[in-house]
Amino acid sequence: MKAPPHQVAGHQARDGKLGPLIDAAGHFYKPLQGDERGLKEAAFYTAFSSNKSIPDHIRKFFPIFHGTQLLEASDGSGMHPHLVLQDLVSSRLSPSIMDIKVGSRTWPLQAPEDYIDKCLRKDRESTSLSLGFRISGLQVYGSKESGFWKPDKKMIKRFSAVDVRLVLRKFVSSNASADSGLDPDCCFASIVYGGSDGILAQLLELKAWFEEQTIYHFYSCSVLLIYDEELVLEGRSCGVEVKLIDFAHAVEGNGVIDHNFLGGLCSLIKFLSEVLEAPKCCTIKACPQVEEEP
Ligand SMILES: O=P(O)(O)O[C@@H]1[C@@H](OP(=O)(O)O)[C@H](OP(=O)(O)O)[C@H](O)[C@H](OP(=O)(O)O)[C@H]1OP(=O)(O)O
Ligand SMILES: Nc1ncnc2c1ncn2[C@@H]1O[C@H](COP(=O)(O)OP(=O)(O)O)[C@@H](O)[C@H]1O
Repeated sequence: MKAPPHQVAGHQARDGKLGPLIDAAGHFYKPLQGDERGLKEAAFYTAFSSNKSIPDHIRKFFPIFHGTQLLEASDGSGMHPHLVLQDLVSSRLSPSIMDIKVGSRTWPLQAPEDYIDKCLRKDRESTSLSLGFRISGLQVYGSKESGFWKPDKKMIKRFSAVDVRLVLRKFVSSNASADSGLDPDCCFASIVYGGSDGILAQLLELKAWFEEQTIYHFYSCSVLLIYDEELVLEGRSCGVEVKLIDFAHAVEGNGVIDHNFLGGLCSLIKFLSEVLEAPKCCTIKACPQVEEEP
């Protein structure tokens, strides 16, 4: 068991803190949070897994759930219940990952007052309220030499709408790095965001479901965008994935559309479409876009 090397947001198993662990068999163990949040997330996964009305083409967006298990906690506090989930990045060498919390409101009505106050403040201070989503964390693979660009949490929390636009471009660029003052080349935009298997196509598939589904309201849930530069450079879009994670605040929809999540999703789709519409031409040889140029 070890801490996940590619975790980009959330509580982390570092400095004696409670956080997720992974094993070599492709499992991601998320500790149940001490209050009712952990139990709620476990209840969500249990109900979702056996819900026959979820179509298969939608189920694939969720990590596979293998139940709960008592494990030695990462903070040394002894045995602790963990959700056993599919590790979404175990098969990847150097994944670029972005965690985007969707919805302008990140709290359900039923939440305690002090929790709502805290979330409201974060929603106002971030782009959640203004854009309908916020970036919670990311890493972008550069090269063997430069490794990953992984901005720290403090920097991410300060992202404005302008920063978000830039980061969505950097996420699909070959020249994204900490101190790069370069204009992002958006080298991988057409294959990662575009195409029939790309992120936009997958988000549109999700959106179509959200336009109808009234079973759940996904407050504070994230979409995880994942791709592997090495696969993309080979011209393979098969490694481009969208997944939904973090269901600690998912509640029953009671026959009502999840307008909050749907609105955030539409906004995110618009932002990604804009990157695709105006990518900057790339000049590196291995870039799939180069061949498309006359
Ligand atoms: O503790 P913080 O300030 O890091 O907040 C956590 C959030 O990090 P953020 O500051 O928004 O990047 C964190 O957000 P991310 O997963 O990082 O997007 C969660 O919202 C977490 O709450 P919960 O486990 O979903 O109930 C939040 O944890 P709690 O403070 O609610 O335990
Ligand atoms: N099933 C998974 N497989 C791989 N990584 C995951 C998985 N679930 C979460 N992560 C990673 O952990 C981070 C935090 O997950 P999340 O469920 O939001 O935790 P928290 O409730 O602590 O915020 C995500 O940003 C992602 O990097």
